[in-house]
Amino acid sequence: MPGIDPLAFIIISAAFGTLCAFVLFVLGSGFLRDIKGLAHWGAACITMATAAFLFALRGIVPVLFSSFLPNLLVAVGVVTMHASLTEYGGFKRKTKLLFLILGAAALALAWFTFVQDNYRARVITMSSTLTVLFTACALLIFRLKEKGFAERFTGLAFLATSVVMLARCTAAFLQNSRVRPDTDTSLVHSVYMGTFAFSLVALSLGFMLMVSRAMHMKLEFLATRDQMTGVYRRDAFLALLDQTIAQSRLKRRPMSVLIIDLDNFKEVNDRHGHLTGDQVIIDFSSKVQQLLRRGDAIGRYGGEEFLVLLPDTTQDDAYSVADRIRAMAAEVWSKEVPAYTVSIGVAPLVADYPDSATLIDAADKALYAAKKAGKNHVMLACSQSYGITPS
Ligand SMILES: Nc1nc2c(ncn2[C@@H]2O[C@H](COP(=O)(O)OP(=O)(O)OP(=O)(O)O)[C@@H](O)[C@H]2O)c(=O)[nH]1
Repeated sequence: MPGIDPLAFIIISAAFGTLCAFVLFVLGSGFLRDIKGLAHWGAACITMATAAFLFALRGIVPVLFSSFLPNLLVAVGVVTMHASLTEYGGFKRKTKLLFLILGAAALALAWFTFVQDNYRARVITMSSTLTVLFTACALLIFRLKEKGFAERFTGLAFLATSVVMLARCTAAFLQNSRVRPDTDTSLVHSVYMGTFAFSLVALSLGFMLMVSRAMHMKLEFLATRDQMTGVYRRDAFLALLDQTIAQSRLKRRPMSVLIIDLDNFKEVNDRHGHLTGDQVIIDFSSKVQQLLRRGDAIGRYGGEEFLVLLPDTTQDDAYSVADRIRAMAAEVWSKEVPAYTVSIGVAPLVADYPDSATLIDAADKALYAAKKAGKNHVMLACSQSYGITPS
């Protein structure tokens, strides 16, 4: 298709790439420092923008700088994006295969540029390499645990780019072998160059959306979590409890609450010191977190007092969970943490305890009974059906 100048695409992508890299570096050195992979993504944009500027110098500088080097830089840019996504998602780095692909592409490109000048072979080499690299990036995105609009957008942008690269590769196989870079105005080539420009912008935009979502989630986590243990803070837990009670009543599903208090904690502090006391609290909360199901929640109610929310759980099942927590707390997992025990009160959502205040109060009374019974006990609140039962 005549009239579409690949050079215009190239220059636009170079300018966009530089701007995107600038924004990412500014974000990465500022308040988004906690988000992993920003620096690598910025570096990828710079690499690709440099490639685009070099492409634009075709005919002005030697082929080494206007063809071989920029083609290689584009591939390096995508590998750097892959490294960024690996860091961002906290995945294990598996770079050997990508470097092998990169090395093989560099050798083939060098051969078809300097030894046997073959434009079609260069296009096939580059487009097949980029198809693999862009697909590898898309696969990484689809492996992310939390996927929202931003992740889907970026993943699809990677996939769309790799489809265009594949189309370019296929077209090159069918193309007249006498076509040269300066005479190649085919539709596929124009789309290929346009995609290079557009994907750099779309991918960076997608990545920035992903970063802003990650930051939002982190801020939400920090606002609702207890700093020492990482479990819900009291106010956030109570809000979650109210929400779960409303849902359980609406769906007529059972739910239960546990209130847990570490036994003789003053003595633990007095005997081992406050720091060791803190370690006991951290040890306990991590044990409970390992034991709970997805959908359950634990919150720190007071100093050494915790609340556990068990949706879809009858009083009987809540009792079993509580007793497992009690038994697990008594296990010594680390030499740095002295042995300790807990007492637990269990209360189900029933007509007598219809809201968070009455439910917690009922669980608290059962906890008091557990303490009175000699501690290291689980007690039930629902006296109508179960009575105050020692473990
Ligand atoms: N190390 C540490 N101690 C805490 C923290 N929060 C509360 N405490 C201490 O926990 C102790 C609670 O003591 P008490 O309320 O008398 O209860 P207890 O000694 O556990 O006795 P029982 O509840 O009857 O088993 C107090 O000494 C608090 O100072 C904390 O974050 N870290």
